[in-house]
Amino acid sequence: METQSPERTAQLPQLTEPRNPGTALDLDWVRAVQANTSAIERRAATLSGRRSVKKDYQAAWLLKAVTLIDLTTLSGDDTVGRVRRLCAKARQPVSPALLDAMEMPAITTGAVCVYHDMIETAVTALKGTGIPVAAVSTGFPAGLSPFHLRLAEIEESVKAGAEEIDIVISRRHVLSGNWQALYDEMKAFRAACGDAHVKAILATGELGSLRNVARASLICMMAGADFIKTSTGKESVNATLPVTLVMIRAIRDYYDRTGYRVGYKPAGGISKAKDALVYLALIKDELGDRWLQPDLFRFGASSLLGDIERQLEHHVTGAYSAGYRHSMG
Ligand SMILES: O=C[C@H](O)COP(=O)(O)O
Repeated sequence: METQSPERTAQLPQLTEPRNPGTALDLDWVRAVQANTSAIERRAATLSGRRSVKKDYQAAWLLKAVTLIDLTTLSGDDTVGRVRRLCAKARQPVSPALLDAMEMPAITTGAVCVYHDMIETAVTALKGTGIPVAAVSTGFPAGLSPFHLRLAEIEESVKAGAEEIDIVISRRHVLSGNWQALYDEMKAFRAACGDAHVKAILATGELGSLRNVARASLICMMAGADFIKTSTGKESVNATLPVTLVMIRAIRDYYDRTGYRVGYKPAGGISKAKDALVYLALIKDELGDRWLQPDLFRFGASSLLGDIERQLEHHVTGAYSAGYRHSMG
């Protein structure tokens, strides 16, 4: 089934959702989690091969995707200048001329995502825009620095102005089935974040199995994560569709049981506009429109915006002769 036009393409005000308070660790629930790998892979294979969004609505969906990007730079050679340019892009991700041609209002990206050292630069550059700064903390990407330093890093990042903290879990807790340790770690990270939103990076490419991905997703939600995120972007395998299916079904299961909505952030290697559309169609299909707002969905991506811009330009130049304005409604 092809996806129709999104409800609105302009960035919506941040919707307020009751915050996930977490639950007690329920090991029976965790042990009952299964993941039928071959069924998941079959379903994922059908998604990437088909058009996910009707051609007439693609530009509108691409603008929607822009509003959901955590525009990211996480490189060892990041500089103040690069982060300032990234923030300028986050404030105006699509040229006003292109937006005018599509009769669309101004939009921004969902957030900017940087290392701790660049938080102050990003906060200053984004002042007054309402665009939050997300910081990767806890010894990103491996998460193997001393535990007290990982907690201190979170606290420093919050103090520096990050409103969102992307933590990395200890993969070894998952690989050894030590669910209590994973739960305790996530709870401590959650507490250290205070009012800042916390995204739990599972590094799914290093978790060994889809069942482990499902269980780790559940534990992090039980421990109070606001978002679960696939990857750091530094693993050899990052966001994939099978992993996405597993994680968003865990989110749905958690919502069905507790009534709390947890957000989802696929990250790493998402650089093509057409792939972004597949993700959005999948989220709409499995979780519904409510999860297509910036408070419940983000793409973690450093180069996706460039391809989306190219596709939008292509749409606008090609569309006028085909009565494009009418098709956008
Ligand atoms: O969290 C975001 C990722 O690190 C971005 O990965 P990417 O550079 O492959 O888009």
